[in-house]
Amino acid sequence: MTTTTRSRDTRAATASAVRLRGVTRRFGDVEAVRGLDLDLQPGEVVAFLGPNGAGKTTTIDMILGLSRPTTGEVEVFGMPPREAVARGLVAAVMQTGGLLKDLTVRETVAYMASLFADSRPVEAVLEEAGIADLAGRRVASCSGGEQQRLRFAMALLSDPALLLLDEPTTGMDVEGRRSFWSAIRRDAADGRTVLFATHYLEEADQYADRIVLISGGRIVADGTGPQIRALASGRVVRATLPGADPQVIAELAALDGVDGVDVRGDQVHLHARDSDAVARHLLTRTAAHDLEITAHNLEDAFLTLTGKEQDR
Ligand SMILES: Nc1ncnc2c1ncn2[C@@H]1O[C@H](COP(=O)(O)OP(=O)(O)OP(=O)(O)O)[C@@H](O)[C@H]1O
Repeated sequence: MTTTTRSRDTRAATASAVRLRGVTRRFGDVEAVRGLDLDLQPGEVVAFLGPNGAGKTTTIDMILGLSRPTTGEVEVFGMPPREAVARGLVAAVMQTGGLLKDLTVRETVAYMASLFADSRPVEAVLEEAGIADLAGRRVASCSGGEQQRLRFAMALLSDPALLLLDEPTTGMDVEGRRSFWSAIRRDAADGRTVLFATHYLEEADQYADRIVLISGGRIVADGTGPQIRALASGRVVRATLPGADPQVIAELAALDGVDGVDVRGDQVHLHARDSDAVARHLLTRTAAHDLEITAHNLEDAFLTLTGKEQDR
C-alpha cells in the first residue's frame, strides 16, 4: 500500500478532526439540527446512525462547508470547514451523481486528478480503492458498488485527512457492500478519519469504531456498538396471546418494570426491566404461552433510543 502523509500542517496535526459546538440548523420552521456537540478524533471511523430526517445530511453538509449553521460553531482540523476543504484536508463520497458514463474507470480518475494541483498517482488510488482490475471498464458497465468504489478512489486523490460518506451503500447488494467497506476499512487502518451516515444498524456495528446515534436533530447516544446496546437495558419478553383483550394488554402495560407493549396479531412483545416478573404474570394470570425472553439487540436499542427522542 502507498505510504501517505496526512498531517499537512501543525493545526491539522493537533486539533480534533471535527468539532461541533451548540450547532443548530433551521430551514424555515423546521429545526433540522438542534444543539449538536460532537468531537471526532483523528483516525476514528464513526457511524452517524439515524432514521429518515434525523439531521445526518444537514450535519455532513455543514462539516463540508456547503451550508452554515444557524447558530453554533463547526471546525474541521481547527479551521472553518471551507478552509479545510480548500486545503484538500476533506473529501466526500456522495450517493449519486458526478460520474460520466462513457469514460472508463481510469479515465474518470485521471480526469479528476488533472483538476488538482497536487494529486496522488492515479494507479495508487485505483489500487487502494480495490478497483485496479476494473481500470479499463466503462463506468456505464460498473455495478452500483463498483461505482461507489470509483467515487471513493476519486475522493482519495487529494489524500484527505477526513473522509465523509453520506449513505454510501444505499441500494448495493450484500457483496457490493462488503467489498466497499473492506476497501474503506483497509484505508482507514492507515489513519484517515472517516464519518459515514447510515440507516443500517449492522453496517454501523460492523464497520465503525464508534456510533453516534442521532434522532430529531439531537444526539441520543454515542459509543461503541456494545455500549449503545447496553443503554437500552432490559429484555424483550415475547409470547403468544390469542385474542388478547384491551383490558389484559392495559394490565400488562401497567406492570412494574414494563417499558412498552407491542401487540402484533397473536404475538405480544413486552420491553421489560424485570423479565421474570413479567413472565410470571403472563403464565399465571393470562392465557399466554410459548414465552421467549431475549436480551435487547442493537435494533431494539435503536428503536428505544430514537423512539424516546421522537416522543419528545
Ligand atoms: N433544504 C431544506 N429545506 C427544508 N427542510 C429541509 C432541507 N434540508 C433538510 N430539511 C429537513 O431537515 C430535516 C433533516 O433532514 P436531513 O436530510 O438532514 O436528514 P437525514 O438524517 O439525512 O435523513 P435521510 O436519512 O432521510 O437522508 C428533515 O426534516 C428535512 O425534511
